[in-house]
Amino acid sequence: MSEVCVRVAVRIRPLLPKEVLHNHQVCVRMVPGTAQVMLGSDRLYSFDHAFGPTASQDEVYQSCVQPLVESLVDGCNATVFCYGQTGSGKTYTLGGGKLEGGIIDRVAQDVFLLLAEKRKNSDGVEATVRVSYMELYREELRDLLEMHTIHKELHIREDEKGNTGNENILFHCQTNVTKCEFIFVCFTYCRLHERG
Ligand SMILES: Nc1ncnc2c1ncn2[C@@H]1O[C@H](COP(=O)(O)OP(=O)(O)OP(=O)(O)O)[C@@H](O)[C@H]1O
Repeated sequence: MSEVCVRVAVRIRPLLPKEVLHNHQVCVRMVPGTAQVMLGSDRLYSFDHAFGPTASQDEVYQSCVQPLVESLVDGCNATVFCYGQTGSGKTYTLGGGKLEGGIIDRVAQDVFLLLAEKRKNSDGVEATVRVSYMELYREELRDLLEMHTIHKELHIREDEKGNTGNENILFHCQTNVTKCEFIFVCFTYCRLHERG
């Protein structure tokens, strides 16, 4: 993966059965062999990665996220960020669908695999993995792992160095040699259909 701070991928989801039923039309297409998408008939947009409706969760993970997990356990900071309008596929890509897990499942699996490898290869490496799962919705922050305090208002704080957070980074991993936070990739989603 090249040395850039932010990489942006676009994922175009397939039409849902109900959209097909209502005769919704596809309005954004991949340009074959490129990381570009065509909106309508003449608007071309370029990304670092582009995934079409048939792309698997594995393909998305391996191209965009797996290399970041590898650098995470080597001590780099990284963030994966999903962006898109409602219904465009953010939850599906992060959390997975009925049949296939998404980015979160795969990251969790790989973090432990890589840490086990690290532990095997370097004597005395201890690793602590902390997970938090936050939802920011309409300016309200919720801790999704704290069912009893789900409605409690949480605050985003800034420290003296200007770092923001509460204790609620998506995935926080700490070893005695490295301290790493999670990942930087933006997924931008385009809704696939327009009313005909
Ligand atoms: N790549 C995909 N392949 C198949 N189905 C998908 C894909 N992406 C999304 N879907 C389906 O599309 C619907 C909407 O997706 P999802 O719930 O992930 O959207 P969202 O962006 O998280 O929406 P919201 O912002 O409203 O929570 C779901 O039924 C999901 O299963």
